[in-house]
Amino acid sequence: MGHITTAGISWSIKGHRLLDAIDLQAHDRKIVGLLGPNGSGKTSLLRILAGLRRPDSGSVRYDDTSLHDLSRRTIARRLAVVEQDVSAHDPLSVRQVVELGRTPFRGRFEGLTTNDQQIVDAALERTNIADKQHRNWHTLSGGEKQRTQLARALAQQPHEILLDEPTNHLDIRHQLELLDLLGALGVTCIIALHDLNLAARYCDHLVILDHGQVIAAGEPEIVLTREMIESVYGVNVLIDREPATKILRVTYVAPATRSHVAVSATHGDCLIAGSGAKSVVAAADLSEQEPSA
Ligand SMILES: Nc1ncnc2c1ncn2[C@@H]1O[C@H](COP(=O)(O)OP(=O)(O)OP(=O)(O)O)[C@@H](O)[C@H]1O
Repeated sequence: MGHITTAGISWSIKGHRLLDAIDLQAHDRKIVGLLGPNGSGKTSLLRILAGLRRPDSGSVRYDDTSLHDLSRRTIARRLAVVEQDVSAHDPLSVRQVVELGRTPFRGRFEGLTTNDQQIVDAALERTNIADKQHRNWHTLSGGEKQRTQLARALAQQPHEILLDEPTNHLDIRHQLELLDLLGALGVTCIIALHDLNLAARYCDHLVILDHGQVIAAGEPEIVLTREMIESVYGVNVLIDREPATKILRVTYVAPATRSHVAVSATHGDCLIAGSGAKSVVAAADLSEQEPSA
């Protein structure tokens, strides 16, 4: 339970191909990071995975069943979606928004059971938003809204969660807490992210999109190379490891120019030891001495 597979997903709007033959696999309980520059197709793909858009071709499967053979209720019971910016829910309190997560489990005229209330309480606590549960959703800050959306998703007790840039409004502590929480849930997650260091730290598997195509997929160690980041994002980077955790660390140097590429090449595989800040300065200094090609 919790396995998501796509095969050959393509989607065009008005002749413009937004997604091109996307193959993706998210294994049970793993965290998959969806990376790629603005407009590369992350949100479009997540919407197709959620059944909110229908692709022109290709299939989405949850375990052994095609998404289109699953009823809306079944999907709502197993799959939670945390979208980037949700502006609905205006008249609702934070608690009422989180209670929406229990809707797929209730009969049409049934209220929340004690068990439902306990699940909502736990979701509010785990996302650190319980103290604001009686506030009007509309009055929350961007980060508080994101945490409320995550709480609603948790209240669904899903097997899979799709999250579109769930950290973009969060302060650093809440970014780390959210990703730690997702890791601890033991639920399959596909997360669109922009922060490569968070992706390296928290994701089991990465998929990089560019112009609607998958251009790399695999473990962070394999996917996050200097060459890949430079070619997709047009930014020179230094890649080393955090001394304490040994997790891959990406330090952004500057938008890619030929001189920076030359400097990076002098460091071989670009695993530059020492303080990231010093390495950046050293690379920048050196680059100024390089004759431009
Ligand atoms: N309904 C639409 N009509 C026309 N173009 C669209 C539509 N939806 C998305 N696009 C285009 O499809 C491309 C992919 O958009 P998408 O939102 O999936 O990218 P993204 O990778 O999530 O970007 P970002 O990182 O900026 O959130 C963009 O060029 C976008 O302008």
